[in-house]
Amino acid sequence: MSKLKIAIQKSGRLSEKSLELLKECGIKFPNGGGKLIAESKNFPIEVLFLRDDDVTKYVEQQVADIGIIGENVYLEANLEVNVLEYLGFGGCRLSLAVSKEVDYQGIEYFEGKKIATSYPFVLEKYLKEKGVKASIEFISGSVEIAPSIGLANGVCDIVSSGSTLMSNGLKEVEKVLDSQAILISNKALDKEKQLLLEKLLFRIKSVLNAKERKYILLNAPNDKLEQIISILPGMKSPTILPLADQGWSSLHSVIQEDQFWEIIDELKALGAEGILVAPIEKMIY
Ligand SMILES: Nc1ncnc2c1ncn2[C@@H]1O[C@H](COP(=O)(O)OP(=O)(O)OP(=O)(O)O)[C@@H](O)[C@H]1O
Ligand SMILES: O=P(O)(O)OC[C@H]1O[C@H](OP(=O)(O)OP(=O)(O)O)[C@H](O)[C@@H]1O
Ligand SMILES: [Mg+2]
Repeated sequence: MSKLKIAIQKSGRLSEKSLELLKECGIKFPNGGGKLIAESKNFPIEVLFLRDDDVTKYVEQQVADIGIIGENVYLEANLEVNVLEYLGFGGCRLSLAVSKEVDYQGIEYFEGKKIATSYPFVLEKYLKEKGVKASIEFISGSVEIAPSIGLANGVCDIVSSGSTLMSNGLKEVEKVLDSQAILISNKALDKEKQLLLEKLLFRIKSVLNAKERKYILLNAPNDKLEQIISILPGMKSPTILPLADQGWSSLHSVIQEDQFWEIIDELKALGAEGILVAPIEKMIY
């Protein structure tokens, strides 16, 4: 029987979340033991643990069928693979930064300068779009150190909290791109693997849908139900059950997590009481 091979980062920023996603999809693996390949006990899938730089290449060459990788690394690799899903973790940005002493006025600053980066392809494309000619110094890690050791005038690297830049006396001046973890696949999977992938994707989508949403329960006076329903978009329409108290109902629905705080005051003003908001584990449309 056919088996899907998924490449994920062995150890680093994306490792734990990638494995967690597979677990949330109900896919079980035997406990680690430092192995570089693990086979699931309950889904036809094998995990290859790789350096993140190698994931895109191996998916393109069909050493792995699918992979989880930062969009930044995928764009830099510039290889022919399909992007299937944005996974909602590993959020960061690729930015240009210069010494905090620099009186930075705009992208023209970089004209004729040297920029250190692990992302030469993405950076070159960005500078070309901006009409700036700079020389790019490839460096595979610890990029933020480059200006202080006289290697470059600026850097182009991953930023999240900004604390690495700050502790190296740098400031972020331009955002080149936003990134998050993505699921990629080889472009020529056979039919059997395609079917397995569809099964996995269905599970991943159910997990991601659930993460963005909350289950909400509340009690409301019957004469306000219509107004409350109008500000509570559910999956279809909310479930309404009569309470033992005459004139009151219990209402159940699903809302976007980020909408909750916006509508809570409106719900209260309409007389909603006993509002409960609970996480959803899986959500299937
Ligand atoms: N500070 C951060 N916050 C959130 N996501 C990040 C951060 N830094 C990097 N990432 C994302 O996680 C990916 C992996 O980052 P990590 O630092 O673990 O890579 P690495 O050191 O190149 O790992 P490897 O040893 O596998 O080559 C990055 O390509 C990026 O998409
Ligand atoms: O803005 P911040 O929150 O400080 O994050 C940015 C830093 O995080 C990543 O490195 P990481 O810490 O993963 O170490 P690495 O360079 O060894 O991969 C990235 O390469 C930056 O250096
Ligand atoms: Mg790497």
